[in-house]
Amino acid sequence: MENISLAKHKIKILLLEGLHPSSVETLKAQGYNNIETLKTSLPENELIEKIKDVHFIGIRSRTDLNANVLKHAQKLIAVGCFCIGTNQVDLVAAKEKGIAVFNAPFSNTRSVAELVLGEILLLIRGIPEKSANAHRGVWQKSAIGSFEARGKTLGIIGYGHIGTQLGIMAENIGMRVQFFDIENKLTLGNASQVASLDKLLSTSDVISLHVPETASTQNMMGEKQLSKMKQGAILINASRGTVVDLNALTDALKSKHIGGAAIDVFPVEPKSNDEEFISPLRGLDNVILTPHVGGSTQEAQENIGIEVAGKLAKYSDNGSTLSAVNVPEVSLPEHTGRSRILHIHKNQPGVLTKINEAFAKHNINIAAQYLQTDEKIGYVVIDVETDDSNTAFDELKLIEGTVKTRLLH
Ligand SMILES: NC(=O)C1=CN([C@@H]2O[C@H](COP(=O)(O)OP(=O)(O)OC[C@H]3O[C@@H](n4cnc5c(N)ncnc54)[C@H](O)[C@@H]3O)[C@@H](O)[C@H]2O)C=CC1
Ligand SMILES: O=C(O)C(=O)COP(=O)(O)O
Repeated sequence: MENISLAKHKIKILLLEGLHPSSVETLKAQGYNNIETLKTSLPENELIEKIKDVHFIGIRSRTDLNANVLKHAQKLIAVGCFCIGTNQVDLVAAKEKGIAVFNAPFSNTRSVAELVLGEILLLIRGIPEKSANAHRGVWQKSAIGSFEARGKTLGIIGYGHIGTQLGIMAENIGMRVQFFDIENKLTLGNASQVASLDKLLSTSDVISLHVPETASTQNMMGEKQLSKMKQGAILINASRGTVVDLNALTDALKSKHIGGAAIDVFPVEPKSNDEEFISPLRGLDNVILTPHVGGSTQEAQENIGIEVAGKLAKYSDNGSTLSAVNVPEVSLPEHTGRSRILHIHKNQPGVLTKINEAFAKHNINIAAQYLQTDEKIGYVVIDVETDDSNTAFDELKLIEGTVKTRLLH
């Protein structure tokens, strides 16, 4: 555990996976200059070495921040996922160490929806196959198996930020939109929610997956589910690689039960652009294979850089955990003229009493106090006069159940 009060230039920030320069610019504008950037993710052993003395880390979807790596992250204050998915981080292990995790829940959603819309239009015409043939010198001019998207039914699995945008765009080109979601959702446009996955599968011409990686979405499209899709239907997955059984999909494509597919995410993805991409889908003509680029547009990456770097800087500067995904959310005002102590503790009886006793013992006046808890941890933020702050900080560090404390001036 580290209990810290640090000058900004001592705060070490490591940014991996080629984040957009807007991330560094945003941090520098807030006074953070001790920043190392790398173009790729790191293998576990190198990540462990690097993370030991880092206070903030920025990653995308390829960096595996598992419990073993986090065990070595003795100084880590927060993780910024410069993407939507946070499945690459062990959120529970991070929480238990008092490490806040932030992401960018919206910034690349439009980019994913646009890519999927384009793929629908191409696949429904059999264009990837015709293009592959043309590259081989084969002139496949034919309307057989080629359709308009207008009037066809799009089935969206996971009607969240991406699924809803895709639905609206698809309606604009005349598609009928239906969706399956485990939650009851507000339907946009003329979309309709169907009660079961099976119903969606058996009544859609195109199926597109937009669910997060969770236990319930693991292999949710396996042999059985694929067999329930309409003959010749199209499958698109730009969510997570663990959601579709690719061997089963390969069989379904080879038997022509599935007419085409677009796959952007894979169970195992190369860690860098220098590694070979291995997949059973390679060589199948009516399959669009993309290297996890659903959210990789200039617009999305620039906005994500600003958004997540801003959240890290804010958490560092004033303790605000607004929109953190694994610790209680506290939105905090400035603490101008005073010092602020941040105290993350195990949610066990007696911690707050002990904090109040410690302050009373030294006659320390609490100018403002904010508290949020969840079932595992509590996050208390206390503003005090700067003259009292070191004493208060020293006392809080000693309280049983303390996970992490920081002092901000
Ligand atoms: N290919 C890429 O580059 C990108 C991929 N993604 C992936 O897309 C996923 C979805 O993104 P958003 O739409 O922003 O997420 P979101 O959280 O807004 O929506 C996800 C929806 O899936 C639903 N859901 C969860 N489990 C389900 C299940 N078992 N069956 C049916 N519905 C279920 C949720 O209720 C929610 O409505 C992300 O979690 C991420 O993994 C996101 C951005 C870029
Ligand atoms: O936002 C997400 O969840 C994505 O999948 C995009 O990941 P990336 O930033 O391209 O590694």
